[in-house]
Amino acid sequence: MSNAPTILYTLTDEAPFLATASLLPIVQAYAGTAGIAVDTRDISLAGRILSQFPDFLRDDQKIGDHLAELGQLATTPDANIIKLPNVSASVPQLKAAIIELQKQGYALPDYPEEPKDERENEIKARYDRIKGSAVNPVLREGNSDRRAPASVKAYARKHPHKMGAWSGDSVSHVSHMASGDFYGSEQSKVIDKAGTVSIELTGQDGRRNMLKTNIKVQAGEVIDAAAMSAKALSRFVDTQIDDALAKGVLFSLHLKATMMKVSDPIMFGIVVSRFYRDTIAKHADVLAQAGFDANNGIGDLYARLPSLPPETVAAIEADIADEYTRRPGVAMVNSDKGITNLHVPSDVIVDASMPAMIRDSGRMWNTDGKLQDTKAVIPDRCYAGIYQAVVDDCRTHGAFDPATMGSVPNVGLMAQKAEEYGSHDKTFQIPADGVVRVLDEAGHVLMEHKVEAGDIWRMCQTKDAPIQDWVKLTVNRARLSHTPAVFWLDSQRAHDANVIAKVERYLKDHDTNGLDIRIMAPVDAMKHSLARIRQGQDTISVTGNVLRDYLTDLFPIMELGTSAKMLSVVPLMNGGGLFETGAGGSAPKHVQQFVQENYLRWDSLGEFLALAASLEHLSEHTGNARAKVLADTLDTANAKFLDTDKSPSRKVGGIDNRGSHFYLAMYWAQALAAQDADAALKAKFAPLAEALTGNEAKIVEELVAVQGKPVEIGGYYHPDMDLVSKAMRPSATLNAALAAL
Ligand SMILES: NC(=O)C1=CN([C@@H]2O[C@H](COP(=O)(O)OP(=O)(O)OC[C@H]3O[C@@H](n4cnc5c(N)ncnc54)[C@H](OP(=O)(O)O)[C@@H]3O)[C@@H](O)[C@H]2O)C=CC1
Ligand SMILES: O=C(O)CCC(=O)C(=O)O
Ligand SMILES: [Mg+2]
Repeated sequence: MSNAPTILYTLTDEAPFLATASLLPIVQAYAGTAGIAVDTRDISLAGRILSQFPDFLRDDQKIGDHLAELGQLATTPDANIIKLPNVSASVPQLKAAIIELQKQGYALPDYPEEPKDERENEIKARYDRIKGSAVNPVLREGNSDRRAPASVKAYARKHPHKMGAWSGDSVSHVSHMASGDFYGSEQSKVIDKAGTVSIELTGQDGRRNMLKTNIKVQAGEVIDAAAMSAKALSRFVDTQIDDALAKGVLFSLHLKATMMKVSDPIMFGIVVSRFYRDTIAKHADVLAQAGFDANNGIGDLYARLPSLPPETVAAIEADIADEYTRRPGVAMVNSDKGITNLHVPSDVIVDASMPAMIRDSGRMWNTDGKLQDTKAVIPDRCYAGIYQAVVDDCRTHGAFDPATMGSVPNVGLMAQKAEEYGSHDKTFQIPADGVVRVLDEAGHVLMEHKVEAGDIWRMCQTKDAPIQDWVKLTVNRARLSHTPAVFWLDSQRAHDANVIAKVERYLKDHDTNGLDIRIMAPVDAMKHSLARIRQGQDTISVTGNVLRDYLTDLFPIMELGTSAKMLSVVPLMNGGGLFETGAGGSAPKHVQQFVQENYLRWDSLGEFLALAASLEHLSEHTGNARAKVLADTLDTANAKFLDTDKSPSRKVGGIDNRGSHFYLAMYWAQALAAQDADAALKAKFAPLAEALTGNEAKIVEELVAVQGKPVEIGGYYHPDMDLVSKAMRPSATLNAALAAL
């Protein structure tokens, strides 16, 4: 790739996909002046579905497996990938995407919820590979470095976002189990020589059932296993439902059913089954026949009602209404539409949902569309406690002040499917009471758990090389940014204890002279970081994969109002670069607003920051001096963009995503025209800078004029490219100026 330097830009879903239709033509035009190709790869949910079913499609409908291609590339030094957020599909989302594609003429098979034969089993297996967080783990061949660059932090201080005030009387709180959870049952081993392990369930009758064989393990890797008791979880949920009712707070559930695509939908299902237990018990036969699956949320029950006789529907609806009178209020996702926290497992995702609650004074929305104090149920103890620490801190000291607060950047252990986020293929809902054992090749028992039918058991793997890389990255970041770093590791957890031993060993490989690097249990680390943040001090959080995810939404949302403004770099272990944009998701609400009123609120700052880092990496990797000029001038443009506050406003009439792209293009062209490092680029961009600057008012007017009316894009998961491009590029003046470059 060194001869023809290429950046691969991903096509994803929802708001970031729409934004790409406007931003990418600008990026391609500018990068082209340095001889850099910016090619696209489709990793959208629809694209991933189509790529897995070539045997069902016409030749002109087939697309290649771009995700697999990128995954392979990520292991090579030439990788330079800009990765935008994509949908990590729950089953309801997957089914909706399939239906949309079928309507568009793609002869895909239905999703077989209960496969009846081998063929359906095979189809379901293909769809299940697409489900949940199927993209990020494939690309993340490196650890993560997420932070708010200094210019972004300065912007947030100058333009502080609104934070909901906290009252000392708030009764909001986090509830977690006290036993029977993953935390309480975790066991861990460090593998001493490369080989394989297997997972076996021995039933009470002594019969042995292999759950998984031939799991490759490397020397030095940490494996661990833990179980969640279904009975203990049910009892816990019942207690919490009663407690929320007694305390007069909303009941809400916060899981990560997308990333933890096997375990968390089951936990979600148990909570739904307990909350609506009377209705579900009374109509058990009918609901089973209709195919209701509580793991897909109470929304799945409503989706089945049209297939039932009207009198049955009326009876079920009356029973649900009656059951609500005996239950606490449920936190709402959309109170206008009656969508609750328990409707769809992918609507409330803990990394984004808990920070949103904290930003809103510790409250969530009730059925009347008003904010109310809330019980946030996060069943497992591994990470729940950190949120209670934030709640306690806010109740005592009030909301955080974005104008003065410090920052908590993150160095996250993520490479090679580290820890829980790589556990899906080793997670099982246990079919019968017995004992699960992890065995080595010689049949020695490495770990074992007594389990009951319905329990969730999982095994995780964390390779040694990623741990070494993570420690190195930490030392480098602490040194470069002159900032103390804290490893958030809990010596009481078996897995963390093994990682602590490795961290202590590998820190010795580096010069840590003068650096402040500590290891603290997550709750203590949170208290420590919060105390410092209130003093305006920064503290690097060095965490495993889950806390990486949680903290890189939590702190940015408190500090910057959104995780969209984060720089999110993954230095790939084999030398390539993966540049993720922002730290948040694909913002489905933004698409709704766009189709209703042709206004896209998506803030592409994350893409701008990622692009600058990608160009910088390209210049270093290929020696392309012009890429360096493009990167430096983009930095200047980004700073100007922040300084002049050109992010999308929130309402029709102001500039939206498209307007913000225009300003980025203008500032970038101005910086290129002003620089003296490359005369040819200066000459090339001078006329463009002039055209854009001279036509600023006209272009903004053209971009704003289209707002306020519905717009048709021909699909949600698989919109029509031409319609999207037309909608996202409405300024003839801007398009002509770019074409002239
Ligand atoms: N890296 C990835 O690929 C990720 C993908 N996802 C996927 O995204 C979808 C939605 O997940 P959810 O947890 O709701 O997360 P989102 O981040 O999409 O939504 C939460 C909120 O974040 C804000 N937000 C996020 N990005 C931007 C942006 N660039 N500009 C402006 N606002 C932004 C908005 O909040 P507000 O209006 O309050 O500012 C948004 O409503 C799911 O399908 C999930 O699987 C989620 C996380 C990461
Ligand atoms: O891959 C996903 O589903 C979500 C990823 C995510 O939330 C993160 O990495 O911050
Ligand atoms: Mg996240």
